[in-house]
Amino acid sequence: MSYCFTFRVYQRPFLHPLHTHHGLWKVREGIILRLENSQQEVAWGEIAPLPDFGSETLEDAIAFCQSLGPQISPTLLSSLPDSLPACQFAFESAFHQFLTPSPPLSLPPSRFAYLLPSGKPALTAWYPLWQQGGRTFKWKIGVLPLHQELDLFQQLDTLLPEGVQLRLDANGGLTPDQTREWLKIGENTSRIEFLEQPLPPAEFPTLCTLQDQFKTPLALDESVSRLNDLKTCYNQGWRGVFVLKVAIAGSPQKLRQFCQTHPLDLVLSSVLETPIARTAALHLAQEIAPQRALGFGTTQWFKTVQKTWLNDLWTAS
Ligand SMILES: O=C(O)CCC(=O)c1ccccc1C(=O)O
Ligand SMILES: [Mg+2]
Repeated sequence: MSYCFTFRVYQRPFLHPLHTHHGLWKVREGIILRLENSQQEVAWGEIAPLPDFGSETLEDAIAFCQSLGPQISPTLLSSLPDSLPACQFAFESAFHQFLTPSPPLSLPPSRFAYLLPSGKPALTAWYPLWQQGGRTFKWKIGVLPLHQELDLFQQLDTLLPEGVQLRLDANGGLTPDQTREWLKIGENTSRIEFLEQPLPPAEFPTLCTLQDQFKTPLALDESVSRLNDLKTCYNQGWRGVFVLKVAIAGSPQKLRQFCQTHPLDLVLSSVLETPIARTAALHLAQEIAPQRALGFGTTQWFKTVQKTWLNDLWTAS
């Protein structure tokens, strides 16, 4: 079976830049794939790379798409190297649409964790999201000096209604001592759902030690960006939270299999993709049905797409 293949590169600016320990991020760039079969049925895929997390770069992905001819077949999937995990996700989820009709998505706002702006703007940004039903929020730390962030956390903690939970994501930007400061706060409150990647992946042994010493769970994110890294951490005994960024994790089928056969404490998470990869990822999330809120409360970071955006993208070039 052969499919007509075209692709387009997109740029999508954030409404406000996203400030993390990795730096300031202003524009999401990626690739939309379009497949068409002989019955003129169309399926879409999205490559949304995140090289800071060890995925291929946008340039690698463009080069790969350019290396393919105008006709492709699903046999391509078995030859896609593990060095192109965002491409594996995009092509496999596009081909999958021809095989399996997806059930409608039904995920209420309480199933999502909403990504707050870093620093002080978080103090007001949570409120409209809470009014819409959000009960879990994520706040970046390791961005401002520690004492400022501890102070802002105390203010946020006073403002948030009871039962609302906060995920603190340091993107590997803390020292072990700073991590202990945050974990000490967690000993006396149930506000913190988990502390995400406080230390860089190379400090895995220290993360394991800290996990055993404090009540607040630790979550790995950068450490487990590809499914194989997740398997390695699991086999080395990690039983804390795993944050998995679906769109850069490689083959969705392999992910499905691993999740169904291992009792992971899992959070599926966004890479700030467009509705194409988001829809594919949320279908997978609905199937895997992890207990914890989905890290996909991110649409407020962009203008909503126009109904005609895919058409516009194809006719623009
Ligand atoms: O996981 C979430 O809840 C939101 C997504 C998110 O935080 C994120 C989005 C893009 C790149 C990195 C990260 C991250 O978790 O570090
Ligand atoms: Mg993270």
